[in-house]
Amino acid sequence: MSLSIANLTRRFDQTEVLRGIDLDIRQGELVALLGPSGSGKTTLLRIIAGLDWPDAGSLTVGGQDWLRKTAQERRTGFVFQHYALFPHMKVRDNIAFGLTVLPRRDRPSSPEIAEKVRELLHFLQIDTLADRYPTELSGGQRQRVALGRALAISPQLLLLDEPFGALDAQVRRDLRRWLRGVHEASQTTTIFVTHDQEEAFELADRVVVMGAGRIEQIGHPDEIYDHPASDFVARFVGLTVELPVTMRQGRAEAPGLDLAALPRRAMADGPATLFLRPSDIAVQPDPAGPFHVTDVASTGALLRITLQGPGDCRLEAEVPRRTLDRLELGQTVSLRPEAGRLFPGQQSPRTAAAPTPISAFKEQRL
Ligand SMILES: Nc1ncnc2c1ncn2[C@@H]1O[C@H](COP(=O)(O)OP(=O)(O)OP(=O)(O)O)[C@@H](O)[C@H]1O
Repeated sequence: MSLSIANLTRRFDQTEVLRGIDLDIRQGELVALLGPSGSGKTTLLRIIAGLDWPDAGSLTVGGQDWLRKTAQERRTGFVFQHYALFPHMKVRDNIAFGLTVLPRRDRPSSPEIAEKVRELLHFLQIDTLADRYPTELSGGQRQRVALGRALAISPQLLLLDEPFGALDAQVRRDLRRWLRGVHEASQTTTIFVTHDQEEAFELADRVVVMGAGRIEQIGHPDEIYDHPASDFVARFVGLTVELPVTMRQGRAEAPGLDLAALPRRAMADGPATLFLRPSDIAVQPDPAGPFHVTDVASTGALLRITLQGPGDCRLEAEVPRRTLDRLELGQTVSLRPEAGRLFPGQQSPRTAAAPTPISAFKEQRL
C-alpha cells in the first residue's frame, strides 16, 4: 500500500514531539526513519500503526483515511526491538497466532493456516525452528520468528521499530541482508526505525532523517551521504569537522587551508561554515605548513591525526596508514580538503573531540 502523511503534529503536554510531518511512501518501498534518540521516530511509527493519535494532520493509506480506523482494522505488521513471543507456544503457533484470532469471517480454516505457516517458515528460512519454543532460540532467530508473525496476516504495511537493536553487530549484519531479501520477495511496503546510519543506508530504498520532531531530509542513501541538506544532517552523517570560512565569488577561503579542490558554490559573499569528514582531508608534510600535529592515534587501517592551526583552529583528519610513512608529533603540515559541504553563516567555533591517544603507537614515531 502507498502511504501519505500531511502536516502531522503530536504533542505530549507542552512538548511538540512531531512538528508538521509530510511524508509520501510508495507501494513496495522500504523506508528507514533515521534520527537521534528522542527525534520522534517511534511516535510516528505508533501513529501509523494506530497505537497513538496525532493532534492534527492526515494519514492516508491506499487512498483511505487511516485516522478513522482502529489499529486492528489497519492490519499492520509490527516488530519491536524486544518482541515478546508467547513463551508457551512453539514457533509455528506463534507465527499462526495473528491468523487464529481474526474475526470468524476473515479467519482461514485450520488446514489453510497450517499451510500458510509452512510457507512462511520456508520463505523466512526458519523451517528447522518450527517446533522449538522461544526460549530455545537465539536473539536473531527470535526476530526472524517475530517477522514471520508480523507477515502472517499479510499486512498492508510492515512497521519495524529497531528490530535488530538488541543484537550483536555480526548478527545484525546477517539479518539486514536477510531482511532485504525478504522484502524484495514480499514487496510489502515497509517502514523501519533505526538510529544506526549504516543500517539505514544499507537497507533502505529511501532514508528519512528526523531531528527534533521534523523531517530534515528525505532521499536515497547516496544523496543524503553526499549532499546533506542541512548542518544537522551533515553532522549526523559524519561531517564532524566544522571550519569557519569566508565565501568570495563562490569560493571558500580560510587562512592556512588550500580549498581549491572544493567546487564553486552559488553562495553570497560572507561568512560560512565548511563541514568535512575527517577522511576528506589530505595531509601533506610541509616545513612551511600552517598546521602542526598534536596527536596521532591508530584505529588499525587509519591514522587519526589531531592538528592545530592558525588562530584557535583545531581539527581531526583520518588518513589510510599506508599514505603517510613518516609523521611526527609537532611536525608541520598543510591540509587540502577534497570534499565538503558549505552552509551559510558561522556557528560558534567547534573543535573536534580529542581522540583517545594510543601511547604505545605514538612511541613508534610513525
Ligand atoms: N507517552 C509519552 N508521554 C510523554 N512524552 C512522550 C511519550 N512518548 C514519547 N514521548 C517523548 O517524545 C519524544 C520522542 O520520543 P520517540 O520515542 O518518538 O523518539 P525516538 O526518536 O523514537 O527515540 P528513541 O530512538 O530513543 O526510541 C521524546 O522526548 C519522548 O520522551
